[in-house]
Amino acid sequence: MEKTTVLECRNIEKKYKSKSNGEDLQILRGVNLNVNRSELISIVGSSGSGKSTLLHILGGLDRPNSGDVFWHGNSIYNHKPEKLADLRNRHIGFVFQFHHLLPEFTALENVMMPALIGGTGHSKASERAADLLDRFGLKERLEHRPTELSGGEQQRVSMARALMNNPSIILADEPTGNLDEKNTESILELLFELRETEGVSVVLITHENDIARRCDTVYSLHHGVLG
Ligand SMILES: Nc1ncnc2c1ncn2[C@@H]1O[C@H](COP(=O)(O)OP(=O)(O)OP(=O)(O)O)[C@@H](O)[C@H]1O
Repeated sequence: MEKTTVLECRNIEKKYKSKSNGEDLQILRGVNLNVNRSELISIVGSSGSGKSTLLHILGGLDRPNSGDVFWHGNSIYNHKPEKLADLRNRHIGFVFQFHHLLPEFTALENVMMPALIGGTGHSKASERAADLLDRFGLKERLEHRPTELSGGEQQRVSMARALMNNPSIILADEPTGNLDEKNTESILELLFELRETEGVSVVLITHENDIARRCDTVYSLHHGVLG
């Protein structure tokens, strides 16, 4: 089958100013990456090597100093901020190690949020959110707030939220970093299943080589370059 490139980055450079002496810290030095439809990619690298920075740039959350990111061939950083926010909300699902659920909302409301922001009506959003939570084994937890959920449950809610708008790609930053083996396995199985059933692409940052090896392609970020 022909490969369709969903997301692509070219010659990404990223520097931060050192907080201590004001000098430039060069984090990414010309990173190139192609993410194809249904592809599972993992990125490994030592702490501080720039993995999260790269993921944020890929997802339109942080602008590179130079280089470009293309969504189906169109440069995302050329978009106006509202169009970029809309692209993120519709097509990209983010999952982080710390789930970033909104504490004052229930599991159901947290999952509904991206659809409501995208203009979906309340009852349709509620129905889909409940379906997703049911699929993730959380049928009995719809009305629980994040503090009333275990770590693994919170992460599954966060996955459901990431999937709410049927994204084409999931960008996951150590999504199993603080989970036990059983919960880690269930999150990974969900990610792998989505690729099979919905052709979703996944870029997964992980510290664990065992997890990385289960992906189609493994990249290592070292001295600002992806190899
Ligand atoms: N806003 C910022 N200002 C200055 N320096 C930053 C900023 N964000 C990140 N950095 C620095 O950039 C480097 C890369 O950070 P990043 O979070 O991308 O690394 P990482 O590979 O994801 O690390 P870890 O595996 O520990 O999560 C780090 O040295 C960090 O201190």
